[in-house]
Amino acid sequence: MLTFHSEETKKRQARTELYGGTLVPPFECPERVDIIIDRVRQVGLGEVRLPGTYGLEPVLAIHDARYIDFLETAWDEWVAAGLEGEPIPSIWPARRLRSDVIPDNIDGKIGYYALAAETSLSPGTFEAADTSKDIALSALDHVLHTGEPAFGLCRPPGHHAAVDQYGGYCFFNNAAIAAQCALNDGMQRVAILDIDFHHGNGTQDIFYDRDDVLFLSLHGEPNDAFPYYLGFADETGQGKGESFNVNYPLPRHTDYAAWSQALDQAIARIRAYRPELLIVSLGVDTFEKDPISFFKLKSEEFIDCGRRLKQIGLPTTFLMEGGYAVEEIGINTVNVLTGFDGD
Ligand SMILES: NCCCNCCCCCS
Ligand SMILES: [Zn+2]
Repeated sequence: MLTFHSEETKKRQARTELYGGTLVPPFECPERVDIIIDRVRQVGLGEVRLPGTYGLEPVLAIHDARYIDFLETAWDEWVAAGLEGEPIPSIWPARRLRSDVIPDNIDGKIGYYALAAETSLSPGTFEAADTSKDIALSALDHVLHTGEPAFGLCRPPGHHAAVDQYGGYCFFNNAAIAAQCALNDGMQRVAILDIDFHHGNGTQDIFYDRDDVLFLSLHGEPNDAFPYYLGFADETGQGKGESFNVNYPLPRHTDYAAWSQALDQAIARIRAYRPELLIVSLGVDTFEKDPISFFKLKSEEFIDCGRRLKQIGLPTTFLMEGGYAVEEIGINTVNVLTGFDGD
């Protein structure tokens, strides 16, 4: 399987993450990319290619233009305001505050666009997110033109990024941007399967009232897992999108036996939808040793996950999302891909 990778994805070097009330080194660290690409090369998964450059047009087809402008300028505005640390929100448009106003004050503006407080902004974040999107689109293009699968080693991840919100370590929704490009390229139906531990709230937000993208997510039940406020089973889409959003919330300590049953249900739903393309939001924070998650998948079980995805028989683009057990992230990620590849 072909891999798209770029060292530019390491340009995001945030120093802090708000975790348990203290500022810690971010779980979503640049080393994740090195460990995954080392494993790709170690097992001989296939050729590793640099991405092309696609510009901001595909991003603006999914995300709000003012949000993109904000991401591009927030750091400089924050520094110009004399604020010392890395930008994190101190206030949000919480219940009964207005969310139809976008403050000029950078402290207020951060809260308007941030869905969560753990994700610091930093110099280089925008460039890394732009490259991550290019990686996703390069992997997509390969699949569209050859029918062969491809892996986009995206970083930062994207599935928490909504139309005009960042958080959960995500800024541009790589999977959503890729799906829209596939539709622009003439496809009628695209399925996005999110197997990251966390609900893909951003991807759901983007396609919730559409029937040309089927979004399915297996994740920690929102009552007990980030992002908490989306990802319930009763969220099934709206308007034209009714029945084209499918959530599979699962409880703490879910093991592969239970998780794979949900996966099989999702696969059956995908088959029934008859998409021309499958995009997999590939997070491996379902791993038993993940530091911020609570499923119990074992490394070798990721191979079977890949095998089950292969049996769907669709052109498939894998895009990297989460996974924070950094030492094993290479093995776990590449196990899905070798399982799919069939060796
Ligand atoms: N106490 C856990 C806080 C988790 N905060 C963000 C998690 C983002 C995962 C991205 S895949
Ligand atoms: Zn995750």
